Amino acid sequence: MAAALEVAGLTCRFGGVTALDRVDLALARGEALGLIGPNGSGKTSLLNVVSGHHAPETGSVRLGGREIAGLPSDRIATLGVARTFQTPRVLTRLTVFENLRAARHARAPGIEMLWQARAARRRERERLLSLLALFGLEGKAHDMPDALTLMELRELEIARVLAADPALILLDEPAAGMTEAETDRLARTVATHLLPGRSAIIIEHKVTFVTALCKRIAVLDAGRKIADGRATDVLAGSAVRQSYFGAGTC
Ligand SMILES: Nc1ncnc2c1ncn2[C@@H]1O[C@H](COP(=O)(O)OP(=O)(O)OP(=O)(O)O)[C@@H](O)[C@H]1O
Repeated sequence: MAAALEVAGLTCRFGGVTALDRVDLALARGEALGLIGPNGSGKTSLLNVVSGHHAPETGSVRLGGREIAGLPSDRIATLGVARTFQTPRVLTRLTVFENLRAARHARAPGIEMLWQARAARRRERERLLSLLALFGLEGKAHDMPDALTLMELRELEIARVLAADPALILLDEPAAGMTEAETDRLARTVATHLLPGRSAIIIEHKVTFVTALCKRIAVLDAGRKIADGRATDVLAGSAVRQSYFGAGTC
């Protein structure tokens, strides 16, 4: 069976900056991979290429064996990839509930046909409300996103990912700006509701968040993959300690 995701020889440049330099990466079905590295090492660029938000200069991206490099992001979403962004991106002119419905629609554009039947419409609505309830957001279903706190916005983004029911999830620093308690709560939510049955790449500077969710970690440094393996081994490696944590800090 083909890997969930296979990235090969991926290079991405912005003017004179090489954001990704011949990166290879494979992800098994159901596997969660932590992606770490210093600021500017290319982590978000990698997610952007996989999700179709940037086209690579060279290289291949295979999703379940199918080449997707260079496809537009909306097409890749319909193939089962959903993501969050460092700064939460939601649809600011839609209510919280409508945001979920739009995410569902982005994954399955024909879904509204099914909603013509009243019972199906009710089931779909209940399912989306139950996703909001996971985060205690059901009471805010009719609020606009600008009424939400940062934590709630991040949770709404994750609820949107769940609404899309993707096979591959890409999370870009989901715990940024959160307190320790909020980070722990988010880790539990991701472990319980997002990861089962799905593949994931999780970028996060909070290493304990990554190790709580991912058995495997890959490390980027200046656009190159410098380590990839069991989390404990990777974090103990001297090249990673030097690159990521800086000399003499651990
Ligand atoms: N749209 C862009 N235009 C120009 N340069 C970019 C663009 N996106 C990324 N870069 C550059 O590419 C390099 C990699 O950036 P990227 O955001 O992928 O790193 P990162 O590891 O995600 O960093 P951080 O941890 O700070 O989010 C950086 O030098 C960055 O300045």
